Amino acid sequence: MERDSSPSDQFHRYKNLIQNGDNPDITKERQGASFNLYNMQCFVYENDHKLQRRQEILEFVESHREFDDPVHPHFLNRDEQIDRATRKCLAMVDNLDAIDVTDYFDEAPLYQLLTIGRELHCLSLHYGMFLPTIQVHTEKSLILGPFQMAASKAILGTFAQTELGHGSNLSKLETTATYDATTKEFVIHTPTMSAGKWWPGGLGKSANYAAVMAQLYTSGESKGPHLFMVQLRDNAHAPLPGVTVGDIGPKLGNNANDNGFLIFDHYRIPRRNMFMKYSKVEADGTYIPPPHAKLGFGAMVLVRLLMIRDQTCQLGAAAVIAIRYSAVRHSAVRQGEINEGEGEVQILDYRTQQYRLLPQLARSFPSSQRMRSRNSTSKYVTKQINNNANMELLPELHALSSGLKAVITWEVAQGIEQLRLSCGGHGYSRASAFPDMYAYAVGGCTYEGENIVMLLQVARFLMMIAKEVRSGNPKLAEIAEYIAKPDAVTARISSWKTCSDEDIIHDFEAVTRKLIFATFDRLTTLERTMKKKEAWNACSIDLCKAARMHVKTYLVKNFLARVRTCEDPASRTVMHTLAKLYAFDLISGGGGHFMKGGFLSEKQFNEVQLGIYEMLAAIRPDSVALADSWAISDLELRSVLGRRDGNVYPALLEWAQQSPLNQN
Ligand SMILES: Cc1cc2nc3c(=O)[nH]c(=O)nc-3n(C[C@H](O)[C@H](O)[C@H](O)COP(=O)(O)OP(=O)(O)OC[C@H]3O[C@@H](n4cnc5c(N)ncnc54)[C@H](O)[C@@H]3O)c2cc1C
Repeated sequence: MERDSSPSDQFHRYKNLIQNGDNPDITKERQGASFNLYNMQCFVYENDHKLQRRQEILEFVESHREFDDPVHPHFLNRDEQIDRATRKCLAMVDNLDAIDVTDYFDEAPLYQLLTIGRELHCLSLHYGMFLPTIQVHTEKSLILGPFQMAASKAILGTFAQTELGHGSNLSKLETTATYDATTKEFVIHTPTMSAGKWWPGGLGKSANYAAVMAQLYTSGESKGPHLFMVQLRDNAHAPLPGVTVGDIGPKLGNNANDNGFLIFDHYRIPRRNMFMKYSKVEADGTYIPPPHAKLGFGAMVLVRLLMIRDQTCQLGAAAVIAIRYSAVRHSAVRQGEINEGEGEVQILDYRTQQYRLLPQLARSFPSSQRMRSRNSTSKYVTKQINNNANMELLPELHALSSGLKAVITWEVAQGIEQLRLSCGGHGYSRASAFPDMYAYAVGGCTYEGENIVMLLQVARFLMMIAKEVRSGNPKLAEIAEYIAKPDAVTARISSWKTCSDEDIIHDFEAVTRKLIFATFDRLTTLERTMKKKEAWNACSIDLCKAARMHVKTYLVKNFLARVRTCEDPASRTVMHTLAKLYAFDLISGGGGHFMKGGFLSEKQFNEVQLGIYEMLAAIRPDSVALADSWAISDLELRSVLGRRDGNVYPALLEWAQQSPLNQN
């Protein structure tokens, strides 16, 4: 499709949001915005091209009948949900020409949301983990075959790591891969009940291959967990002899995905099926270790960054729903109308409602935007690692991706629930989309690294830095430079209108630094009387707190920096207030850390609180337009409460009428 970004086209797209027949409340909100929506959308999506592509992909999906839903997915049972998602998934991958498949951060996730919705499906793991595993872990000379087979769907794979008895503790996985030099095969085996693989997506019914993590034994010695390419099902899709496989049953969400279990009984695979890019087993059983222990982390970093971006967009969508609904919903309970005689107010006018909505909206912006630049860093690092060239950036990026993953998935899940509650009873209906959003998002707190375990990894990085700083010989990467700055005794924060970005950053850095060193000192004191691991465990709550603050400081700094790049003054003003609201809300929530030792005075804390109330009032007139700046179509949103036109009540009735209970 030809692109046209002339001013008239831009205006047309802006006007499209306001149409005849819309709920008058939502139209009034849009007309009252203090900024030009198109300019703001360009800022949010970084350029007009991305906006244009969103529109083109939407039009493509809407014009293809195979993406239609004859029955609303909410009214399907699990079998039907799996059938629907599989049908759509195949249609989606048959039409991949519609998107730039290398744009994992924007086009690919948008396309999936539009075609299938918020569901992991039978190919999620194939594309999300199996293909990247082949790319990262297969020797260059051998990659073409498996990659082409996987890319063309001649084989469908999953990633099988977690077992019934072990998830986070990789070193204790029990599945074994024992090399038999006489036949030049590995024998994959499940020696105990707890060694059964449990959870891999797409395993229950769909995948015929898996990348299996198993303890390698060769020449009678254990070499730790390694990855193996294992065929599970034959050409007729029946499990091969020695393989027992099935679905693990319904879960809190993602029920269109057949997460499965897998048990091996002395199942043999050829030697070449070990992923041998980094470590190797020679034909005679000789083991060759990887040149660097952290090789292979690049794929994990990229997958986490993708996940963070996806999750943040979920929070953005939830905020869009709750804000639009709050603009059309009216209420006045007991205390009566705010202005006598003017009727019930839009619930968006209640300060308590603004307090529920706007900090969540603010939260949805910084992480989604930073992910794009982190994507390029991650690609750079992966390239360096793959060329065995430069490992220096890896600990920083690994710690950052682990920390962002833990903080953001938690905030997204909590935020969605808060936004659901803000919509009263209708938020509880699946028509709102909140229940499905929450179920989808909260899974992210566990998979790809359980959140607490992730925070403790960040803490390990921070403790290493603290030790280096104390020893006077720090080698600090960009993200950790502030840890070596001199201590600050008092906070600089003041009224939201007068305090500068530098003041805010100064205070966040100072508080985080203090927290890191206080934890480091406690840890080293405990280590004098305890074993290292015991001391670590005793300190672990503080370690997690320090890790969280480190990530939040990073997010605040980046949000403020990103706002400075906004070229449109009106958009920049609103975004700047939103960024300050984000920072002030974090200070208010973490008041204990900020007030410790009198760093933040009571007067300053009161200014922070008052600032939040004033910023809520300042942002209120722009809230619907800010929600619109996410440029999310109704098809992508899939929510009766968040529809563009605001006509919620007739749509709710229409939705309910599709219930099978109403068919006879
Ligand atoms: C929706 C979903 C999809 C999934 N998909 C896949 C998949 O495709 N493939 C796959 O292999 N797996 C998959 N998993 C499994 C997932 O990766 C694991 O559940 C996850 O790694 C956590 O492991 P666990 O369940 O064994 O929990 P555990 O590790 O047993 O954790 C349980 C609790 O113990 C705590 N804990 C554990 N270790 C420590 C520690 N060292 N210090 C402090 N606290 C600790 C944790 O914080 C947590 O509170 C999926 C899980 C879900 C929910």
